[in-house]
Amino acid sequence: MTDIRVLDDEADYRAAHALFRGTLHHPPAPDDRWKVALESYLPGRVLASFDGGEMVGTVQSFPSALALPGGEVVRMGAVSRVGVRADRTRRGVLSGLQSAQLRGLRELGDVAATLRASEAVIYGRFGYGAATRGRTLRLDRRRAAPRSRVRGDVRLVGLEEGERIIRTLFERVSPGRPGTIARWDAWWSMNVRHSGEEALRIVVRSGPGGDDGYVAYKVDPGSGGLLDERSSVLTVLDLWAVTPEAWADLWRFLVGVDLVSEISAPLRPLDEPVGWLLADPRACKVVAEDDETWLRLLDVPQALARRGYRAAEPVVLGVRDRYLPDNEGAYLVAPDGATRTDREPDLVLDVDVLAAAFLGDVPFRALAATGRLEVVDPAAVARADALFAVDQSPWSGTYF
Ligand SMILES: CC(=O)SCCNC(=O)CCNC(=O)[C@H](O)C(C)(C)COP(=O)(O)OP(=O)(O)OC[C@H]1O[C@@H](n2cnc3c(N)ncnc32)[C@H](O)[C@@H]1OP(=O)(O)O
Repeated sequence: MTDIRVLDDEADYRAAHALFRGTLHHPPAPDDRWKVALESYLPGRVLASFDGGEMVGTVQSFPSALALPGGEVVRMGAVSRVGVRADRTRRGVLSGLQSAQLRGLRELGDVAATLRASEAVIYGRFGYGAATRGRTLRLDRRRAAPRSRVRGDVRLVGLEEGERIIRTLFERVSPGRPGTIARWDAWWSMNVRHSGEEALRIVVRSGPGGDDGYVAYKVDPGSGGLLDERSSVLTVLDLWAVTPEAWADLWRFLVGVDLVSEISAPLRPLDEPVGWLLADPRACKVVAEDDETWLRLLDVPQALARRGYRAAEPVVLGVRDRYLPDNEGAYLVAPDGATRTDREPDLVLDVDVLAAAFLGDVPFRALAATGRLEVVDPAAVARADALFAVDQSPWSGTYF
């Protein structure tokens, strides 16, 4: 018989951390890494499942916020470190933990939860839908001559100063575009201050109004060392800009870094126009496109009400939610907002399918064409697409 507990002491947190790492086939963290990871274990946010007194599974979350289309920002639980011991999988341990976590986050007041999925088949059943995607760009650096020179000022900064500057800049840009999220203290600590990346470099760009963009990157010199620039790869880890000018300068800077053969930029927004900066746009290839944010709408009435909609005829959505049945029902969605209604639905969908469309990434017509949507009124599909349309591709840009 398994029971689920909220963990609250360091020994249990460390056991949960080791359990999770074991599910990813990593050894437990050594003491110095654990000291850093401990900051990310927050009271009330770490759950574990016990079987006969032994810990067999764990999930946790971080406090965050999510930008919605229309500009509103809602409370969001960033779910992470999900794992079940290899000798206890496929007997409902994760299902129990998910059920407790989803209810717990909703009770905390979170409107949504998001996560990054190790496998695409795990989370749909719990009501998560793939709601944003990212592209991996690969640039042949020597061929990728920019069409113009860097216009503002671009400077390399040390880690300590850099962290301070980029945190401030990040808070100016995110939450901003739909899908962007707020980062929590331990995210910065684990990904910048104590990233373990000796090669981490931070470059800040400034224009007439001061600092307005940054890029964090690392260069792997490759097997031949830096003198063999054929195999050295620069990886873009984090790049944000307040203005289009700052964004363009940061990319111009990157393609000017010497002794680099290739630039790899994983999980960038779908609408980032890097090729247009280059004299030879073919020097920039899209080499992958992956799901990024898995979104779980915990409070559907609030999520739908706080999202912005475009001008179009209204539509009535019928929502099904096995795990959080309070969300079930019909919602009238119109340009001025969304409310519960007694009207018969035009389209009926599970909450994971609604999540896929919610930030504007997946059109309702794609969901209808693939049978993920029950279409009662065929004309409602185009109306829903018009209402849910967005200007910018939804994107988070924060991996956790
Ligand atoms: C946000 C993140 O942290 S992502 C990282 C997720 N963790 C990992 O990938 C680590 C390795 N994997 C694991 O630890 C486990 O396999 C988990 C956590 C993914 C699943 O835990 P389990 O306890 O086995 O899940 P549980 O038994 O509750 O499964 C529920 C259902 O999902 C299905 N399922 C669960 N995991 C998978 C999977 N990886 N592939 C296919 N189906 C799966 C089960 O078959 C079951 O289906 P059913 O209801 O039709 O019987």
